Amino acid sequence: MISVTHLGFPRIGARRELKLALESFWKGDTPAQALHDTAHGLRERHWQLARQAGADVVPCNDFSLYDHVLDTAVLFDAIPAPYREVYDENPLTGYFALARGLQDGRRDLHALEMTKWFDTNYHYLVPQFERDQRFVLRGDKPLAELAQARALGIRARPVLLGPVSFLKLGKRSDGGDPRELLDALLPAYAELLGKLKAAGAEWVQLDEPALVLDLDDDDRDAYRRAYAALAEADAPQRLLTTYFGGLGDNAALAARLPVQGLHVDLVRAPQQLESVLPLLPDDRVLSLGVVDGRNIWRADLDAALSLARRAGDRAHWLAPSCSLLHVPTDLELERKLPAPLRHWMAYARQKIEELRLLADALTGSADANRDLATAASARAARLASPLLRNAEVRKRLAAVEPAMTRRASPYPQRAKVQAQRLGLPLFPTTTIGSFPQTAEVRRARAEHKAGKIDDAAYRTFLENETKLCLREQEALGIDVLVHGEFERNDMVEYFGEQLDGFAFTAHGWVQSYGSRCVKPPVLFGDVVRPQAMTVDWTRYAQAQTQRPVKGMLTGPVTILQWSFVRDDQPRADSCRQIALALRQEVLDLEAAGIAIVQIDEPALREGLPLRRADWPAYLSWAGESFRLAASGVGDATQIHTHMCYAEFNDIIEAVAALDADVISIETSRSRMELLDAFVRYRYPNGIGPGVYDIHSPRVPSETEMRDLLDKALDVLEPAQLWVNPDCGLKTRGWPEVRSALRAMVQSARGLREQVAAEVD
Ligand SMILES: CN1c2c(nc(N)[nH]c2=O)NC[C@@H]1CNc1ccc(C(=O)N[C@@H](CCC(=O)N[C@@H](CCC(=O)N[C@@H](CCC(=O)O)C(=O)O)C(=O)O)C(=O)O)cc1
Ligand SMILES: N[C@@H](CCS)C(=O)O
Ligand SMILES: [Zn+2]
Repeated sequence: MISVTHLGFPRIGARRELKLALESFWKGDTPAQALHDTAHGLRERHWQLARQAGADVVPCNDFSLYDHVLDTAVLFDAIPAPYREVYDENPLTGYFALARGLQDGRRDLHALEMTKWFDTNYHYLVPQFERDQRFVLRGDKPLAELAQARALGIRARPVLLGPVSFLKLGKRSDGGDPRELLDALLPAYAELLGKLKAAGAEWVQLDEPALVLDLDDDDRDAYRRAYAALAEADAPQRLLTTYFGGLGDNAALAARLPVQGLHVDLVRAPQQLESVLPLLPDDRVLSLGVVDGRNIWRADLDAALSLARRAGDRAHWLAPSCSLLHVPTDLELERKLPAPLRHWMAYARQKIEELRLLADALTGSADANRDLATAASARAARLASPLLRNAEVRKRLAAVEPAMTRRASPYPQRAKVQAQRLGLPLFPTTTIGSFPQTAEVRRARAEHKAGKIDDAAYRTFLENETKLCLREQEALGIDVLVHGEFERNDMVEYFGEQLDGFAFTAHGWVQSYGSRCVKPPVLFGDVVRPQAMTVDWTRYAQAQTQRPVKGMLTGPVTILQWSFVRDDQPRADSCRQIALALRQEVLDLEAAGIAIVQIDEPALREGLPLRRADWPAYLSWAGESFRLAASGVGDATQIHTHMCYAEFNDIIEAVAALDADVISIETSRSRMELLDAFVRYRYPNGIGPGVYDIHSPRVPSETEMRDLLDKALDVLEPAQLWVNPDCGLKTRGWPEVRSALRAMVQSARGLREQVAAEVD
């Protein structure tokens, strides 16, 4: 009989309990035990919730205090040398030092590099290996979570990041290939599997999302060797999970690895069932990922049912396509969503209920079949709803001409006009947009939302924050100012709230990294900008200062990528609609006298399809959308863009084709490594390679930033170089921001003086 399971539950808590516990612990307000108690309670609650929703078996070790990739690294003792002492002294302090850096007077440790988890908005910490890395089973987290579940009488399946994906997600400090470490790693995995079996695990889930990527011969060889070695271990039955896409040309490889079960993503790649079924050896069962773990729409249960029927006896589990980490916890909490939308949606808990329904329908339950019909009609109602379409938008989009996606003049010509207009010094200093979203700012917003303070009082509060922020920037000597984004809850949600076609939620929290969460807006219909969204605030800020203030927008690709988007039309069409709305905003900013407009596209890279063959089409519509938003302005208006957490080597042409006058990029955690692509490409426009890591509370020194600037200047023309942090400062506190920016401005001044002296 088919069972219901899932591959991982959101960890943060429906009311972000983990976030609150973490931040309170980091501040020193609560002891470690309080954090462990919250974690313990959340795990139990999530298992119970999934069980009540209808899961027969639930995973364990899907929980993490910060990140599951970091958990895997410390589990196998892949702790880089500088962190060893602190980890040995106190594993929890060591764990958070790896995640967030540590400056305690005695030690000054950077955080590990952080990057995107495949094509999601979740960030993982990049494991850092040595050339002669040794792995031992150091931790017992999977065993402890299994024991916790078993003590509650819950059948749990421990989840481990599979060895090949784990190595492929890491980096070696000598630049070598982490896959060479496989033989050193496998005994530690085998030992753990043995212990899990001894502790009563019937199955273990080995996540190998890398199996949906383009693999080379060495990868394939690594997979064969790894799973052959694990097959030798005295292990529980192994469920190999693949997700975020189809196996494609890796189908035969995955199907024949010596495991007992294979999970396939049948939401992103429903057609792969046909190719996988004939490849499966007789003794292999399938887990069918038939409910979307990446979006919030109710599933197409009829289609899911057909897939399950087609899989026949091979179908052992019904599951979401991937871990539910990427969706919010429980739609029950969403009391204020407009009624039709609420009926159209499903969060983690509801997705498990959908799977239960499917499993029951497969056994012929009459109740289930009736509920199935209700679910199908809710889905059909969404697809047929007039709320989804706006004829005017469609007409305007059809009238877009290619010339609207190109700036009128080439960059060198624009640069001259802009230099004359702006009169900036060499190495202009700026920031990326947001300034600290202090407890006070968030409280004021919460009170305004709750009706405790009126519009006028909220406006006055924000004006004051903005004014103070501008004064701070002036005092620090920054050249191009920002208004600070105090009016924004989030750089995407804020725009979603102002555009028709989007809905926003109250409890749709999804973990982005560590304790940081986002509430992706829900794009359900055609996009219309009923009125200007940022012009008032930007005009207000510009009126407070003689220095240029950048207008600050989130780009179309990023708004698309960080929203839950409609699935009834191609993403490209939705993106163009957003771009058209933003184009109007850019023009309104220009008309209000704003000389610089930054259009952030931090998610451009993350949106890349996982298979290279799909890249050109994506890069074409994504780039075109950005340019549609940006290109309406005259030569004298300077367009900036900003990207963080991205490798640029393989998309540099597409980045260059955006033709932004200035791009700021995250480079400090990789010590300017990410600049290489721009150098190789001879990127001609302005670049601000981030000189300090804003995701860590650590304050960098002037020398450190100067060192990075010198590195940048080794390879860039002086006229190209801008000086800025890696990303926005919203997560930081004012004291650290002041110190860091003071040092940043000093480092730029020092560089200016040196260049001036050299010219003399
Ligand atoms: C740049 N990044 C972003 C990504 N994705 C986005 N959608 N947005 C991004 O900015 N992806 C890549 C990176 C990831 N980085 C971050 C950085 C910081 C955060 C973050 O700080 N998130 C906040 C939540 C932001 C938010 O929506 N805030 C709201 C609600 C605030 C709140 O919690 N209010 C309380 C009441 C407060 C009080 O009474 O004092 C409540 O509602 O209970 C707001 O400001 O209004 C976070 O706290 O995690 C995310 C990603
Ligand atoms: N303007 C945004 C970009 C973040 S990627 C900010 O400064 O927070
Ligand atoms: Zn950023």
